[in-house]
Amino acid sequence: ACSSKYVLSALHPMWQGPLVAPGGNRQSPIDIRVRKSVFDPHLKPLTPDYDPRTCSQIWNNGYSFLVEYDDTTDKSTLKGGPLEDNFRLCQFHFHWGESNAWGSEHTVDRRLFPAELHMVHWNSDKYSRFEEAVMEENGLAVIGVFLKIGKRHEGLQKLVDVLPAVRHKDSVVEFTRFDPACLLPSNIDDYWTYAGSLTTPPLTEAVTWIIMKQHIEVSHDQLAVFRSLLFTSAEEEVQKSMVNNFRVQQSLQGRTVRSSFT
Ligand SMILES: COCCCN1C=C(N)c2cc(S(N)(=O)=O)sc2S1(=O)=O
Ligand SMILES: [Zn+2]
Repeated sequence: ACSSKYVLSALHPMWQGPLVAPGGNRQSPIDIRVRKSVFDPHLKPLTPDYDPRTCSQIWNNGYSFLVEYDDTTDKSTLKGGPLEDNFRLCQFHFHWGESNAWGSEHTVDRRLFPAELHMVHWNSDKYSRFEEAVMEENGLAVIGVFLKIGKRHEGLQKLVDVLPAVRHKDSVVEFTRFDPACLLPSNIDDYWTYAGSLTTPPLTEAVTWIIMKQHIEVSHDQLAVFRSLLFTSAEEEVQKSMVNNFRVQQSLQGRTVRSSFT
């Protein structure tokens, strides 16, 4: 699986700082300037093909909660779009704010969303394990989906109901038969894509980002349950609410953001 117990917690000063990885010139997240993005007619439709039976567990790693997938075979894959190779789904997680006014990592013409979903995949054509791919240029592909407050998301509710069981950092529970495709917007043909990095340590510049133009809706109450999670483990005397777990935005440094739509 792709989660690493060694990821620094969101409270670690390193993570919160406006840190740019040493020599980093393709860091994430960024603001997507719509009028500066370049339409690329060669971008293909994205073809996610997920098997809900590969869903294995959910855990609180101290910066978000991760829903992990068994990535030992090519059962849940992502191809197409800007990707040349086959990528395997290993986990998805979210970033959110303490209020609905902010929370997303990426922005669109400076517009903030209350939360952002990241679906993390690694290049199984080029690498044999996630830990290898995460250190390599274009070893990872992450789909980003913006969340807006609106009607209740029925598919998300199964996940929301189990969150109290992973309230504290390092807690984990079995979580099975969840189809991550239910979290994708109806239109996945319209997206922006650019070369970037992980937004949490180790901040490696290994990510082909694919940011969906269409958002999904979740209810106010569903997002409130995200905010009931804690950054801190059960032993710590001071409990800290898991909110504002997003990184500061990074400069584009000459990169081009391509769009799959005009
Ligand atoms: C050796 O293991 C390295 C860490 C593994 N991961 C931990 C993250 N913090 C992380 C953040 C990600 S994000 N916010 O850029 O999508 S993807 C991802 S991850 O690649 O799944
Ligand atoms: Zn993320």
